[in-house]
Amino acid sequence: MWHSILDVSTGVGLWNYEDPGFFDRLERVRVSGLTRPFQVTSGVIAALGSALSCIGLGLTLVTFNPLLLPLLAFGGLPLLLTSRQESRLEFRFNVTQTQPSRLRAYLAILMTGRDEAKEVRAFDMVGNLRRRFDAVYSRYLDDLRGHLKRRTALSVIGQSGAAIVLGLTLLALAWMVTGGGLTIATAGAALVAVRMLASQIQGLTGGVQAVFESGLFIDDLQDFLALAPEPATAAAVRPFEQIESRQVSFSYPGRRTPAVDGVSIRIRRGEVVALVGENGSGKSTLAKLIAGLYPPDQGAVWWDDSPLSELPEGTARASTAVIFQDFVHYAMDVRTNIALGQPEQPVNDDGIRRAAAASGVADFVDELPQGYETMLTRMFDGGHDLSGGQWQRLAIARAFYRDAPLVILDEPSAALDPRAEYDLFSSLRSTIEGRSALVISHRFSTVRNADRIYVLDSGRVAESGTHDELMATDGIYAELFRLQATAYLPDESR
Ligand SMILES: Nc1ncnc2c1ncn2[C@@H]1O[C@H](COP(=O)(O)OP(=O)(O)OP(=O)(O)O)[C@@H](O)[C@H]1O
Repeated sequence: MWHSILDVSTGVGLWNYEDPGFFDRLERVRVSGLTRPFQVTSGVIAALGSALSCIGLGLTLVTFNPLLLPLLAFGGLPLLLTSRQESRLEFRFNVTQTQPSRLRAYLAILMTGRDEAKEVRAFDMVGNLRRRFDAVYSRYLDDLRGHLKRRTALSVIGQSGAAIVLGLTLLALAWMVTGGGLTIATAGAALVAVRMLASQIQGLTGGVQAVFESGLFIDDLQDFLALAPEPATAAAVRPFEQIESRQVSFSYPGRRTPAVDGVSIRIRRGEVVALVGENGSGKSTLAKLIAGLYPPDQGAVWWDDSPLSELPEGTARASTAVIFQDFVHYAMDVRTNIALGQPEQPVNDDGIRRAAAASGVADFVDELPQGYETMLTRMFDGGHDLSGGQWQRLAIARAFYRDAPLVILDEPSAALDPRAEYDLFSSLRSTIEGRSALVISHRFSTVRNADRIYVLDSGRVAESGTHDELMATDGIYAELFRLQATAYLPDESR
């Protein structure tokens, strides 16, 4: 089950992760996927066992008096009807509670997570977070109380129906004895058989209910598993002469304004191209479209003469090394953190050292207790942590290590010290060795040497050109550049 669930969670398109409904289903199947198939199996076994016992006891009763059997058979009906209704209630309750329960888990992580611990303490947030957690939890308890009341009411109705039928059967038995239809000794034996049969009927309906209830969850699970794409054969790396986005547009689900709106840019082989623009102008989104992580709503990304949609699935991902602003800190050793850039290849130590040298990891790795073998985590025994800039260098090393013709670096120098930043960008061209780079940065000093700079504004390309051309245009780029540059000038010359 875990394999199937992970096949879906890792195989579906990234856009699924923009949809809270996807997380709800993932959460439900994580719980029900592992428990419900077992409950179906045990329900089927229980129902079969009880059904066999019912047949044996039923035959016995028929030999005493055939009238007794239909009475008892009806005894199962109320239970069966109400238990189906109970199962539906249980499923609906589960569905409506999935998101509140995820919220509870999230609030718990804020109060137990290592990354969150310092800010939670620094801002004294504990009281506030605890109140939120308690409020969500007490709402859940209220809902649970209501749900259990409804379930219990249904159960009482079903059990009462069964008890009435049992009572009627016993009355019928007494009537037969007084009417002379049964001897006292036979009636005694029949009484025992009736009691046993009634409890087997309960077992049968209980088994059927378990199967029915789990079936609802398993349907949900099947729907989720159906999202799994066909296992794709690993796409080959595809070198290019030119990548072009032609009039691409993309809107995030639920957003009215597009994040990227009719953008055309091009990146030739060996070029360093920069994207700049204010916060929220669409730079990271455009990078994701070019890396093939989202399909554009309109327009297309062309890889030489072919739009991405006509190339084998995964070509752009296989051919791109991308490091996002919020890259992952893998709680693994230094070597693995770099080698994950090429996860399906045997680790190439020369390549690791080259990437470490180009990204600045080599400057600090020897000071770590076990060098490249140092575990980078404080969560497990023997681990160490890095500074923010060192983590960033490691992420850049991962991108350089990947054998991809396009390297996308989204804010690669945000946490770098000035020397590391200078080293990174002054050697970027020689590091990428004929590959291309798309660099997103707010630091204009890092992009001024790019072959072409695209200035994004509200999801559109407002200007493009080299640094000198854009300065001559005296538009947004020139304004932002001057704003940053004046911060470095002495007060009297601003
Ligand atoms: N996952 C998301 N869901 C909905 N909207 C999003 C999402 N990610 C980004 N946006 C929106 O899309 C727009 C473009 O965001 P994007 O991250 O591409 O900007 P950016 O230029 O990279 O910004 P920054 O300089 O702050 O990194 C913004 O308005 C942002 O609010």
